[in-house]
Amino acid sequence: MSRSETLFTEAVERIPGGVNSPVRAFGSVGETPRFIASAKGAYMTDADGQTYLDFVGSWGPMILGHNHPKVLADVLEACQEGLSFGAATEREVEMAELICSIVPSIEMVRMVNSGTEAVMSAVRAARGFTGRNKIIKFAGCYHGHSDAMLVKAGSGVMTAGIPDSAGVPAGCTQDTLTAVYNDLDSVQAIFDEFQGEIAAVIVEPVAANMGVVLPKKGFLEGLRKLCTDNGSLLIFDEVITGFRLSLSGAQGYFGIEPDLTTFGKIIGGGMPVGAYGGRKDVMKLIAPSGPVYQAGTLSGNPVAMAAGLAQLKLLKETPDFYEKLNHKADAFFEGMQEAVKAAGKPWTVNHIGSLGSIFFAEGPVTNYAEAKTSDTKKFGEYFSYMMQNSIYLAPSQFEAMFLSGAMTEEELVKTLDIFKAYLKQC
Ligand SMILES: Cc1ncc(COP(=O)(O)O)c(C=O)c1O
Ligand SMILES: N[C@H](C=O)CCC(=O)O
Repeated sequence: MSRSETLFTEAVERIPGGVNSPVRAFGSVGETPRFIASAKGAYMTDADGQTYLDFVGSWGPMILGHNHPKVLADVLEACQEGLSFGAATEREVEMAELICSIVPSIEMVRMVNSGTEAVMSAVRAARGFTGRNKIIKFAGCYHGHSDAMLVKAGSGVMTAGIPDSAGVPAGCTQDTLTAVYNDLDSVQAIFDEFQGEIAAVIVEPVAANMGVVLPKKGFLEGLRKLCTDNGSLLIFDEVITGFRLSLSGAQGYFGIEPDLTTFGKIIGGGMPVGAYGGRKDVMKLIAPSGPVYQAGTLSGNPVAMAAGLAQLKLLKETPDFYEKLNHKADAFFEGMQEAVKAAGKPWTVNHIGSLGSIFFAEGPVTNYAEAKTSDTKKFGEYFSYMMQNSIYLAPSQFEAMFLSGAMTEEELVKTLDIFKAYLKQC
């Protein structure tokens, strides 16, 4: 047995499913998860000493690659000063000011510990502000694992084919209404049915938890208008897209201002961090300045803030970082689509910026129903082939490929060659 197999055998005895987050289990691709020992730049090395070019990047945070020297140095410095104080620190003020200076729609921001917490808290703020209960989300969008959001969720829920989670009382989801991604009529119909009752619409501005699905032209603009017209708040869940599609996320990329935004992943530089923020009149309602309660023992943790600040400043200060990364990514994903076409396969590659997915379906793939038509058995074969050739991919059809700034054009061309070799033999 390999070391990863031995560790997994031990892990399943003590950790549910052998992992601390379901998508890591490699269940849907019929493999044993690789246990990772270390990572540097664009590569990860497993417990058996096998090194992989990493297209997961810890599910998004590692946009600069692993263990960037500046991020590491700032984290080590913060560790010397103390791991946690449970009290306000200068770094938190710096972080809040930096986020507000980068993302124009953010007038105030609160740090939390995960994307799940950020979403849960933003939804509570929207309900507190509007005095309404109902929320519209989209089938196939994943907003973390809080009870109210586990309705037609993407990511691991979709991978495992779990319709709705056990353990969530019906009362917790009765105010969660589900619309069809890219279908404004489906949103309008809900607004018509529940006039004056919708607190917020929450959306992944680019859906990346049913595979990558792009918003059609006019979709996000239409949501903005519907929310404004109905006195509801528009929440962009930018846990994946924030500081990835552009420095100011999807909202900067598409030029649309949500009322509230949730962040995670990149904002923590690899540490467990989330944040939510937006309009001052809404954020002022958060305790202790207002009546919407939200708290956290480790929120704004000094080590996590040091990592996040170092990463965000590098992103802000590196000339043309996004132009270069997105240019490399365009060439890579377009190369994949061309290779698929040249091989005479009808499959679809969706991509935007440094995010992309291949669907083993004819396409176009514009929503949850279409994403689900992908041949997941084929995905499993593709996944195994790439892993055998040292390309580490997300072990699920319904997750994204994340490119990092640490990847070179040569590495991406080499990956394309492996993909073409896969196409030849499949
Ligand atoms: C769009 C989106 N929102 C929220 C979450 C939840 O974040 P976390 O896993 O940090 O709780 C995730 C990922 O997990 C996500 O992709
Ligand atoms: N799709 C999820 C987040 O983006 C994957 C991370 C996880 O749930 O472990």
